[in-house]
Formats: sequence, structure tokens, C-alpha cells
Amino acid sequence: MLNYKSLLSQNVQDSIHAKKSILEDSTLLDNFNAATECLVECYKRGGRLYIAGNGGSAADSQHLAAEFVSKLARDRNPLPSEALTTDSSILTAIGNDYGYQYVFSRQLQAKLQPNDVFLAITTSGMSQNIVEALNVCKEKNVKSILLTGRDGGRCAEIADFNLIVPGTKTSTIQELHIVLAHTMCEAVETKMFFENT
Ligand SMILES: O=C(CO)[C@@H](O)[C@H](O)[C@H](O)[C@H](O)COP(=O)(O)O
Ligand SMILES: [Zn+2]
Repeated sequence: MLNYKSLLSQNVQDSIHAKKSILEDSTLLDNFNAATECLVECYKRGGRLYIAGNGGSAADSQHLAAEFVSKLARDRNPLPSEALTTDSSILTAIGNDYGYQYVFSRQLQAKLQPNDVFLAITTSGMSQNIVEALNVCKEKNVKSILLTGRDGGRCAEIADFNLIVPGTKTSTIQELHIVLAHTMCEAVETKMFFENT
């Protein structure tokens, strides 16, 4: 019989193990540093951050955009950011007229400016609408950051900064994405507004 308490213990242990492995992953730590610097530069030059993902990663996209625009932890000016997952009219029109694989790429074609950055969130690295969105960034010469897991899939071949977190389950990978994304937002917030305080 399923034991709920042992399932929770197992999941907490998996989560702790995956989070601890980040500390020894020098490639991930270096890429995180470079991606954060890229985002700070974007904002210093007046750029915007666009974010997209599917399912739980769509929720994460909105969660993060809210923290850049409103605040993470400290009062400050808003930082421009937009999740590409929120406008049901745009999503259904593009999905219906062109195909679901274009729901993010077409928005980026319409919106991207040279100083912008795109943050893609996909646990598999294989979602076709994220692949298409990263291809638009490449075409437009706009920097892209990828939060992913496993081997990063096709997306890791296209993005500029690959943040490939450890963990074998989609849910664990998503938990790690939030740790990295919150930290990136905290770092940008501090660098842009509070570095000398
Ligand atoms: O949140 C979860 C699972 O934790 C799901 O909704 C999950 O995000 C969806 O299956 C997504 O479609 C997975 O897409 P991706 O992470 O592989 O790009
Ligand atoms: Zn989930």
C-alpha cells in the first residue's frame, strides 16, 4: 500500500540531493554567473526580459515576470519583464492559425528588440515551441538563457547560456529552476539598485 509519509520523505531527500549537487557543478555555476551578467547588461541598456515555458514552467514564467516588474524582496523601480504565456487571445490565435509550436516564437518576432533577453524554461529541453522561440532569438541576434534539465535536449544546442540542473524527475528539476531563477532575480535586483548600500 502506498505510504504517503515515505513518499514525502523520498521526495524531500531527492530534492535535497539534487540541490546539493548544484554546489559541485562548476559548469552550471559558471553559466549562471555569465547569464546573470548578461541580464544585468540587458537592463542597463534599457532592454526587457521575455520568459516562456509550458505547464508548470508557464507558471514559473509568470511568477518570475511578476518579481522583476513588482519586486523580489526590496522596494525599487520596476524592471521590464513579460511572460509570453498569459494572453489567451494571442496564444489561441497563433495556436489555431499557425500551430502550437509557434505560440512563443511569433510573439518574439513581434516584440524582440536588440537589447532584450529571452529566458526559456523547459525541463526536457525538447518542447518544440521553446525550440522555435530560441531560433528566433538566434535569427535576431538576441541573447537567450535556458533553464533546463536532463541533457538539455535540442534547446541546449541553440541557447546562449545553458543552465542544466541535476535531478531525474520533472518536478525536482522545476524546484531547482525556481532556486536559480529567484537567485538570478535577487542578484539583478541587488546589482541594479542596492550594490553600494
Ligand atoms: O508541471 C508539470 C510537471 O511537474 C507539467 O505541467 C509540465 O510542466 C508539463 O508536462 C510540460 O508540458 C513539460 O514541458 P517541458 O518542461 O518538457 O518543456
Ligand atoms: Zn508541476
